[in-house]
Amino acid sequence: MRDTPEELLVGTPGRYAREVFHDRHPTLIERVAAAHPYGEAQRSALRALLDESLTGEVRGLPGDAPDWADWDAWDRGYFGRPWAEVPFLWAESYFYRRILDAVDYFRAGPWQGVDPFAPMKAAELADPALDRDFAWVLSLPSSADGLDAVVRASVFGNRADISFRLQEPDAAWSDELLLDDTSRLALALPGSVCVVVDNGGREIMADLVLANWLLDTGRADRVTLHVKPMPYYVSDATASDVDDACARLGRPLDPRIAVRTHWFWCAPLDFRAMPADLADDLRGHRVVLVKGDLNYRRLVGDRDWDPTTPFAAAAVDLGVPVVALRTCKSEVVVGLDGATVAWLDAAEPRWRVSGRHGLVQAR
Ligand SMILES: O=P(O)(O)OC[C@@]1(O)O[C@H](CO)[C@@H](O)[C@@H]1O
Repeated sequence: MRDTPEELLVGTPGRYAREVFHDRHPTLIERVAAAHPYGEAQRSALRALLDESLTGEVRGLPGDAPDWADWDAWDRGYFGRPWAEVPFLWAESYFYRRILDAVDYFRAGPWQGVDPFAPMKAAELADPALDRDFAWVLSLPSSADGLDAVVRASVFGNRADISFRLQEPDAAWSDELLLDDTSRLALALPGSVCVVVDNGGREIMADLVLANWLLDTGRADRVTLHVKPMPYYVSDATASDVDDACARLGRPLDPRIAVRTHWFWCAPLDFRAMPADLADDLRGHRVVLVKGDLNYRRLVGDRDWDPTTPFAAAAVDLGVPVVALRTCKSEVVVGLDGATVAWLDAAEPRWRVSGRHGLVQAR
């Protein structure tokens, strides 16, 4: 029996989490400050948050925050500690929550309920290249080749996340799957499919193509899309981002597709802490597709895993078949064979974080 490895921390020198905080976040904060005509109060709160997260200690939410009690319960002694010593998963999630605080997202006033990332998401959807990139959707076969195509599009749509592109703006490679369990997805169908959604824009457009294809070919009888309850990780999809993606695709949401959300999706916890009501909801489906890098980190645990650890040993048992569709954009990866890892380590030092490689992993 393998030991569970240590959680990844924000400040470990030479590790990816530190890069995210020190290289990506300054650009992110600049972009958010410029996204709306915020006043000096919001802009200086954003700058203060960045400084705090780079050199200071984790401050709590203001007492009037609607989710103050939630964060108090999720604190494992991190408030008051240097950000550098806090687990990456917790700290990053809290950083996004604090962005909402800095821009007065929950406070009565002109910015209440205004998504700070909306202009960045809108710009992605306005890209005329999307018309060309989604033209293939019109000629999809209903055979297994069709399934391969829609699954791959959903996996590599995950490269498009905006926070990632702040650091890797030119990430455009051929689509390479390190592992492909699409056949196990096919075996789990037909039935109802749940998608734990990640990003809006290009990624959810691809997810909608996948959902529509599953429904149109009779592989699925209903699809549930679980989206974020609030703006998160820049481009993570909320319900309104699903609407926008449907409009961009030119196909209204199929009545067999339900959009749901849950507070847990923005909690700084891995899937071992999933509350019973949400776990019951997921178990009501034949198969659950877990999209994206962050959801992968939450599924297996944001830990310093040996990449040859079997996926089934690391991924939490949700009591329902799970298929993770993800491009590798953080250090966490499991389920690979030793030869592949040795080859990647030698050929491509940043293979775990570059977004080049994709995974379709079933449990
Ligand atoms: O979940 P997503 O959108 O696929 O990726 C989220 C992400 O951009 O954020 C993390 C670092 O900030 C990484 O895990 C990953 O690159």
